Amino acid sequence: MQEIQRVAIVGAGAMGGMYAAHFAEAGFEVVFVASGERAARLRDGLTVNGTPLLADVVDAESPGDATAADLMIFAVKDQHLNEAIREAEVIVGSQTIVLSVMNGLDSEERIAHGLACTLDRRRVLLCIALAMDAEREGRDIRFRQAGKLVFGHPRNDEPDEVVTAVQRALTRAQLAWETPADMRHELWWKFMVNVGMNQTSAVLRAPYGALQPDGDPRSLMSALIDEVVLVAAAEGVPMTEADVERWHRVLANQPAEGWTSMAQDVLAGRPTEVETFAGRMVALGEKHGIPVPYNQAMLWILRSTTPH
Ligand SMILES: NC(=O)C1=CN([C@@H]2O[C@H](COP(=O)(O)OP(=O)(O)OC[C@H]3O[C@@H](n4cnc5c(N)ncnc54)[C@H](OP(=O)(O)O)[C@@H]3O)[C@@H](O)[C@H]2O)C=CC1
Ligand SMILES: CC(C)(CO)C(=O)C(=O)O
Repeated sequence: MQEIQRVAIVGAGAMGGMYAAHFAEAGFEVVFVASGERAARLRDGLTVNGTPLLADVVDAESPGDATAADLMIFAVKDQHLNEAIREAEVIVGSQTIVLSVMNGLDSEERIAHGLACTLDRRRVLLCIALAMDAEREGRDIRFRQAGKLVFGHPRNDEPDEVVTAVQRALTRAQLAWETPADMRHELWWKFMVNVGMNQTSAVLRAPYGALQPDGDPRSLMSALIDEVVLVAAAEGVPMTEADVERWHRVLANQPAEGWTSMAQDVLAGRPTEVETFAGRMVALGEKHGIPVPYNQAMLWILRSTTPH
């Protein structure tokens, strides 16, 4: 049985920092991968919930003899993924297991394709990260709840060594996890959540609390979610009322004063993942002849009001 000990993370932001702190605290060897000026900045360190985080940094432009990671976690924004895959190459070996905690439908596919020369496809697991409220401001990362990682192969029907190794590592790092049977459904479920929640919070510049009670913000979120339900059905992934209810239960337990990753980007004047959410929805709507006017509006508004 493979034992995970060396954990590499590309993307030392809100999510990457939160996971790095868990693994470091549990005695794993943690290393950040970046390049050039970003790597140099990272060597100055981060704080996570006020505690300094000590992790090695591998500069992908001068990696030296960096040994391969047992587990590689991708935690960049979607628009930085291609660059991150190139950087990760310096620390991925044939036995590395990969998780992407990124939002969107296809980061795993892109990573598996990008690392195909080194890595068997089955070592890139599907993953969604759920119910955390990780935030960052400069070098300071904060979270109130670490949520859960839901991961595995597209069908998790059989016991599997790669999945078991990750389960054991997450348990040791005190991170909650789940390995459900149907991961494709989970990816679409999370996409539905992000299209509704992230985009509404971003255009309204609103924290979770604004979408918890009935009212206009929640109605906008629901209208965006309804469009995903239609498109998902056309893609062969049925989303039911129970799926929507499941999100409502998660949302009810999010800290009212917490912010989605996309709202944080808007407030910080950074580019957003709108192409990953509304952009993808508009493309899928066109493909299936399904009108998605709320997502089209999100695309126009966020493209017009945020840098890209
Ligand atoms: N925050 C949350 O609660 C959640 C976020 N997610 C998803 O997780 C992913 C990461 O989100 P989040 O952590 O919030 O994002 P952040 O913007 O906080 O962090 C992204 C980090 O990636 C770094 N980065 C960008 N390009 C590279 C590169 N080429 N090499 C190395 N590092 C790079 C950035 O560095 P720099 O600042 O120097 O540009 C930044 O530190 C996104 O897909 C998001 O949607 C999913 C669930 C919850
Ligand atoms: C679901 C949510 C809103 C937090 O878990 C998220 O994925 C994000 O902030 O990007």
